[in-house]
Amino acid sequence: MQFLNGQEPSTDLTYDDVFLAPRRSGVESRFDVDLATSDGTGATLPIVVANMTAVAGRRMAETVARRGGLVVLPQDVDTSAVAEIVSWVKTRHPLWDTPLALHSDDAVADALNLLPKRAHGALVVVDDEDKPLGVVDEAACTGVDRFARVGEVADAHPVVLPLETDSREVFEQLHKQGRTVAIAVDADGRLAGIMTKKGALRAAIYTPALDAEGRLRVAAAVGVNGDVAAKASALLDAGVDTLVVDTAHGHQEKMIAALKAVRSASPTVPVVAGNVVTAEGVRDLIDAGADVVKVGVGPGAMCTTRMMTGVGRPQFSAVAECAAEARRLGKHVWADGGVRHPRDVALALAAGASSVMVGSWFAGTYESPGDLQRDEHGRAYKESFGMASKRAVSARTRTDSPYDQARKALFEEGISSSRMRIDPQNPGVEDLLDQITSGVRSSCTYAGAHTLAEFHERALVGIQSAAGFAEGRPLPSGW
Ligand SMILES: NC(=O)C1=CN([C@@H]2O[C@H](COP(=O)(O)OP(=O)(O)OC[C@H]3O[C@@H](n4cnc5c(N)ncnc54)[C@H](OP(=O)(O)O)[C@@H]3O)[C@@H](O)[C@H]2O)C=CC1
Ligand SMILES: Nc1nc2c(ncn2[C@@H]2O[C@H](COP(=O)(O)O)[C@@H](O)[C@H]2O)c(=O)[nH]1
Ligand SMILES: [K+]
Repeated sequence: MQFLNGQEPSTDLTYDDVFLAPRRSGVESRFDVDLATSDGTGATLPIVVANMTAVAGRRMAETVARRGGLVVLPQDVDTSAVAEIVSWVKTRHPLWDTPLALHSDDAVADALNLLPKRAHGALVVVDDEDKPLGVVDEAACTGVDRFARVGEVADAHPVVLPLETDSREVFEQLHKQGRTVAIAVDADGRLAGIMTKKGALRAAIYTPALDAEGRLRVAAAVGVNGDVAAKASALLDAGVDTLVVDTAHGHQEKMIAALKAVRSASPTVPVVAGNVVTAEGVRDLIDAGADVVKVGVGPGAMCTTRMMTGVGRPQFSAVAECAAEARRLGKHVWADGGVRHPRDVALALAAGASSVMVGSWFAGTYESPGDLQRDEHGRAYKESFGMASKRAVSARTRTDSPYDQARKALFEEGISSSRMRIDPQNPGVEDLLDQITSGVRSSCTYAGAHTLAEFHERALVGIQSAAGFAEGRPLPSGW
């Protein structure tokens, strides 16, 4: 990465402070850009879903890994629950989505409750042997008595295809038959998957993040307190592919000790550690065994650290400096927090991050764990909260004595409740991934880069005023 016209920034910069200048390019198509990461985590997309309880659960893990990204399960989830989630994710099909199933005599009300759990917008009606009888979507439930049976409203002639069907063929069959979803069945005719027309297209564009056995990958976080080696071993036994050692102040002795403990549990598993914002922090965590250092103190949407403490660093500069140091040592960084637009992802990658962590933005999707709620205007939203908020801290310390709980609750550095709107045009996390990847693919071609390594090498970054940033915003309602 270079600054435009040899500019030398006189202050630390945020994503909003910078822009990318286009360069002469030989990349003919945006589809010629390979977004795979090279940090050893096996992700084919430079997106990591943050280990936040309001964001990362099993549906998120499955959906994002299928498109090539990684999801980090939060440290607050019990190890036994992590083991359950991991084994579930690892039995998901790498191309077909997990279907939601009901029986003919279930009520339409049940269908309406289940539909927002998955972005594919359909439920499969099955018999007692799990063989599909029909498909129900929201339209089929509209204007119908909520106690009607789903068997009465289902489309009884859905598109049913063998699990091995090529995604292009799925797309073409759906197009030909004017349907929105296809159902996959295994060799015994049992329900095995579901795919929308968009899903069929995505299956051809994205490459799932798979482990050596061809199963979807998943990561999990471990804190710096307690028996870190035992927890790390338990997570590895559960099948976790990448460990994230996570604490607010990553550049502390406890983190160094925790990293050593994790390394004693496995010398080879990819280990991510953070958060830090200085080259010195990067060096110390790499010395202690980290393969990837997580960068970002204070940029997160749920984060009040900078207001409470004055500590942190504008994220673009933090990522650029930390990435340069990690690269010098043959390692990597993830840019963590503060991402609100596809451009922020592009800028973090230009600054040298191997992947970009997203939290709150993805809380407002069907796949986040929270229940879908509606505000006073009927708009759908989900609740999000920070992992250092009173709400998260009291959940994390629920087994401590009331006295210890009260002591820990004093150090609140996050928001306990916020509403993340579900964008009706982009309600699923895959819709957001589509936006991000199309933005980043395009950024790469503007820079003349086929890969993320080339993108970082060729990126020409300019510094802009607040007016410069404002000029780039669309004005959908005119001026
Ligand atoms: N990226 C960011 O800007 C931030 C992220 N977070 C996220 O919140 C979650 C909870 O993290 P965390 O609060 O570290 O809790 P943890 O449960 O990971 O514990 C942190 C440990 O570090 C000690 N500690 C010492 N100094 C600090 C400090 N300045 N801030 C926090 N802990 C300190 C704490 O001791 P004691 O409690 O006795 O002081 C405690 O033992 C994590 O997921 C983290 O990533 C939280 C804040 C900032
Ligand atoms: N200071 C705090 N930081 C937090 C808290 N919860 C999460 N985080 C950090 O934010 C990122 C995600 O950022 P986002 O802008 O995409 O939401 C996450 O990975 C953590 O590093 C918190 O309570 N306080
Ligand atoms: K913030």
